[in-house]
Amino acid sequence: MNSTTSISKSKRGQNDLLEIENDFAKATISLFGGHILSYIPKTDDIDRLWLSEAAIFDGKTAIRGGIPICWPWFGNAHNQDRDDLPSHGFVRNQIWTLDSSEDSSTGTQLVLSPQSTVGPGWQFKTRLQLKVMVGKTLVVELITRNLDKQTIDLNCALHSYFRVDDIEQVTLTGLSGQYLDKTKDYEAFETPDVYRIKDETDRVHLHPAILVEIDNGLHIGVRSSGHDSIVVWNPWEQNCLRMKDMNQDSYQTMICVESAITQTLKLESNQEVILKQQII
Ligand SMILES: O=P(O)(O)OC[C@H]1O[C@@H](O)[C@H](O)[C@@H](O)[C@@H]1O
Repeated sequence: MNSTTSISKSKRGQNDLLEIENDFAKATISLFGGHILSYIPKTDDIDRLWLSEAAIFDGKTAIRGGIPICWPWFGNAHNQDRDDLPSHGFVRNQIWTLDSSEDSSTGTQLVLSPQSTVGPGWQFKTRLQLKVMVGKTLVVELITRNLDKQTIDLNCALHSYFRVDDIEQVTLTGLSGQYLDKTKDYEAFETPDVYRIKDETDRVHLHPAILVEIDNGLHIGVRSSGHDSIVVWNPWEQNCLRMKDMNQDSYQTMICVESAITQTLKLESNQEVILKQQII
């Protein structure tokens, strides 16, 4: 039997939202950014995602929290330090539309696409879709198809912000191998055996872990595929003070574990890549 779903519209500030509720969970998606803001399984009614209390909903500013879509580059454009181009690409600042929604026995699947897939620094012909499955778990797929005649260089990320009770009590498991430390000019380090966050953390883990587990009272599993990196980010107090959409203590209750392509995927003409993250 299909799950009983309701999808309603609401508004926060200037942003139009979709509120999804079915037998398994509730979720909220902002059409600005194609941005998932919350995912609350009905088993415990606890939001797995973290949304900044100071997030800006003016229909122009990228939303701080939830799952921002970084595309078609990650950070500074293609790691070339192009400060003239928007950080993390241009689709998190666009209006997306809901193309379809479908119910099944396992939940509700929604497909969204952005207004435009061309922007500053990126004039290639592509198709971009976001598939979201709201069920016992949340499954997010970012699907890029190269419709251009030439091969394109792609980087992207599902930049998920997770809720934790206390960042200093969090343990991460599943990561291994080397990471590049963005706070130390991309110097490479070995992933520690016991992974705790005690300071500003901005790491690109080059070994694409399939399952990363966040433990801090609540247990969250982050399963990824189609990625070449996992990014772990917490800005800590000093950087929160600098950001207008974070409160001073915001860093204490969040951690970003991002499923990402940061090592530049050569996507050939007519090929498709699916970057996927499942929140368990
Ligand atoms: O402020 P933004 O553009 O949303 O980026 C937030 C963070 O995103 C992380 O993915 C990056 O590794 C950090 O370097 C960056 O600061």
